[in-house]
Amino acid sequence: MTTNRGLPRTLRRSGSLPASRTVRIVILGQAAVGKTAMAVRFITKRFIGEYDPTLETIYRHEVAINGDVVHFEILDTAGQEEDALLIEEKIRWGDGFLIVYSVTDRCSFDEVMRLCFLVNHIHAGANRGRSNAEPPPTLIVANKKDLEYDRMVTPEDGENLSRGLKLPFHEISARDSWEETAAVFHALYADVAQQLDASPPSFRRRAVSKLMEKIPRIHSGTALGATGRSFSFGSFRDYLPE
Ligand SMILES: Nc1nc2c(ncn2[C@@H]2O[C@H](COP(=O)(O)OP(=O)(O)OP(=O)(O)O)[C@@H](O)[C@H]2O)c(=O)[nH]1
Repeated sequence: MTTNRGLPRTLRRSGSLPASRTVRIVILGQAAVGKTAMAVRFITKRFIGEYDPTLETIYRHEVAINGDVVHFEILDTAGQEEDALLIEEKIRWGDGFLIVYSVTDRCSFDEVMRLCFLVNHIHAGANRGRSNAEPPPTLIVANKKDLEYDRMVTPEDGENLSRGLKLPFHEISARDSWEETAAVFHALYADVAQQLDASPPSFRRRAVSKLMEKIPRIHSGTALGATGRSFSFGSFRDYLPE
């Protein structure tokens, strides 16, 4: 039996129709930490080893959580350094953020603090004047924990950083575990839903800029059109669920 207890307010329902909501997630982190691998793993349940370096993509994926339909829009950003204005627009677009590093790459760990600061700074600017503005839901994700012999960042390093920044922390292997990967997206969704419920609709960031419209979209549930995104394996589309 399902109950509505514990669900975010707007997801509770009196009738039998499921509620539905769109949640925009931005995945940030240095190149090669596994941002694409995480998004594709979550959506397709498969780990696909090699990708061309990311051309930015928005993955769209519907999933049932607690009986409700959640429309994820997941922006997989390019890992390399970018124009500050472009990154600002992408950060403004997001409802929630995954900041990813690889346990095999100390530099990617060192980058986490800067990215967290950037996200908070940009959202604080966007919400200036709001008395109840909270920092946006953000999770720190340590990926590639399966590569134990190449590890350069310990779990304690990650936990200390998470304590210092007061952000939740997950250590995962996108390669070895769909469950761990999905748990990250579900946890972020829960935080985003709670925050969206608490803020009036007029403050929600729903405008889509010209820049965001140009980013190719891949929808997990439909026949896919031209995406501009190339993959170095046979066909990404073959892996998407019906
Ligand atoms: N062993 C292991 N390898 C992983 C894991 N996740 C990703 N990789 C590998 O790491 C490499 C980089 O993964 P990507 O998903 O392309 O990384 P990215 O962060 O999207 O990189 P950019 O697109 O350049 O920003 C690929 O060779 C993946 O197969 C993991 O959990 N374990």
